[in-house]
Amino acid sequence: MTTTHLTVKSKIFNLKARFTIKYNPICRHLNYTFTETPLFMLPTINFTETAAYKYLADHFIDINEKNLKQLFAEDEKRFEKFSLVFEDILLDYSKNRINDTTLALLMQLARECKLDEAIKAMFSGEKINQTEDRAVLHTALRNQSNKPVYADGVNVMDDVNEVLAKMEKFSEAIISGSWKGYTGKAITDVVNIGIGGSDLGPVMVTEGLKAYKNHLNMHFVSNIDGTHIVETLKTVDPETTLFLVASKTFTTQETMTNANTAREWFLNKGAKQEDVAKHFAALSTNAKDVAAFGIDTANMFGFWDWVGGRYSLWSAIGMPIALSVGFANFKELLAGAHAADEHFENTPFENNVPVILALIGIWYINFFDAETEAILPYDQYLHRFAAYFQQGDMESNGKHVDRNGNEVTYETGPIIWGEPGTNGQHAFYQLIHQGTRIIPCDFIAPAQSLNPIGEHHPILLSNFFAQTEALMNGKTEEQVTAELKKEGKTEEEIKKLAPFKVFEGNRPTNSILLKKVTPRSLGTLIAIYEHKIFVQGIVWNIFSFDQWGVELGKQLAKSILPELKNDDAVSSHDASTNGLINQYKDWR
Ligand SMILES: O=P(O)(O)OC[C@H]1O[C@H](O)[C@@H](O)[C@@H](O)[C@@H]1O
Repeated sequence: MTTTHLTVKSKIFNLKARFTIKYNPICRHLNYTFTETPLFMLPTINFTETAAYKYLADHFIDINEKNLKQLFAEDEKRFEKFSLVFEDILLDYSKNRINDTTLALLMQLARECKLDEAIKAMFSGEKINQTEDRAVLHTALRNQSNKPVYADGVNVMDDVNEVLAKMEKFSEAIISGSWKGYTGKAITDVVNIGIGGSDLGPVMVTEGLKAYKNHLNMHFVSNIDGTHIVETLKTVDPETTLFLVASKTFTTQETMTNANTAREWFLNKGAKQEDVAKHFAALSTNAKDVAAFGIDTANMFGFWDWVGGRYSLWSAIGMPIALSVGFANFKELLAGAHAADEHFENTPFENNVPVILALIGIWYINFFDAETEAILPYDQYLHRFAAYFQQGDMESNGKHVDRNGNEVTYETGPIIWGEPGTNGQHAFYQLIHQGTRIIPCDFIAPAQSLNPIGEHHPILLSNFFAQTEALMNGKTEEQVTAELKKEGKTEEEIKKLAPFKVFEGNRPTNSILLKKVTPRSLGTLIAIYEHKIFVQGIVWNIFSFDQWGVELGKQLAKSILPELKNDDAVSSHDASTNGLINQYKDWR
């Protein structure tokens, strides 16, 4: 018996139907069932018009008058209540400017915005990326339960599993050395050529999991600046290098230019056209252009339009990860993310880690007018984590038009930034502690170090604990005065100095304590942040899975490029752009 599904749609009548076709080849019995459902559209609710929002606006006035120290004094169970452990990850959100009322109202806000419906819609393959008419199914890429997931009536798990099996075979051949280059040598170096979502995820995770790495040397080339590819090619040998051309669309200017340069370099070093197949593979959705580039489609690892670029590290785009740490570890990464998916899909909002993080974020952005959020990993391996979520969050929720196509009347996605601790402490923490802005921070640290040498880890963690404590408690004028007195300062000196040494505190943080950075825990952590972004997008009534904002600059660059080919002065732009182009022509 074979079972297939088909979807038929009528946009004119806002209708959608699904056929199930069952065919028994033995008795040649055919059966159709037909179910009609309205075409799915995400709810479009202006969250500032909900009842919960109005209560929150009132409640904000109360909370804004209180400080965190008071909130802790008022509730001795505060840590137990406002922290939870999930998958060897402790989330402590008690050092936030919230109480039970805040959380109850934020949960109600999510309910009024129909977050539950939206979550179901995403997991079940509805086309929630409406402006691109696509489903959003990165969760299917890590669906270790293998439960069928349908996009346009087709169970995508068959394709997902097929590509995973192909990735496994390929990565094992490269790692074991059974795959030979054109002179019969094993591969020693892998150069991933990609940008944005086809670069940041693999870079962040291969760095994050460096402790689990094998012998392969990993390189990542993203920038169109020739320096990036030139400096990388200086360090590799054509006989033992594998190039991965990673691009969802396979049309991205930077990636295609870098890939062409790499191929030219390879051929100029004595390799022949037929050797390209042994040294170039493609990670893409675009088989036609991959073949046109000259890559054997047997070396192409596909994915699908329902995988957003910035959510694609779980797909074939994760090949550098599988190569660097082995396929078994890549599967563990997927398994960790799957655990977060199940938690997100099935846990009541009150205990749901991504929902809690998202709603607390909204509390600061839309009520306290916070403009930025800092992600501060106390783990050198996670040094690209904040950079990764700059794309993840800012490309997803950097939108000013709501799902009805109207200008929003509230703030949406925050500016995401951050660097690892303790480096950041010696650079920008001054502003977090004593500046004029409220900057909610996520502090992330592993309890166990992967390099437990001497006192390093306890020192690192003492800083991790100290920072959130200092941000919350600050230092009062009385404390400062007492300290200065002890140092032997005069009354007058104390009066002069004290204001500069006072920390008002009351600055909010989340602490995320991982037992250890493992492929599984990193997978879970990334998926938690992905779902946080989703929840915020739903509440803000924006589309989180398109990225039209990156197009205009690309278009203009394409029209300027031909103008740079000759030395004639240009006059077709505004005065500033003309002036810049003409000075460049003069100086080059
Ligand atoms: O993988 P591609 O198609 O090369 O796209 C790379 C990047 O291009 C654009 O900047 C955006 O669309 C990003 O979301 C994307 O990640």
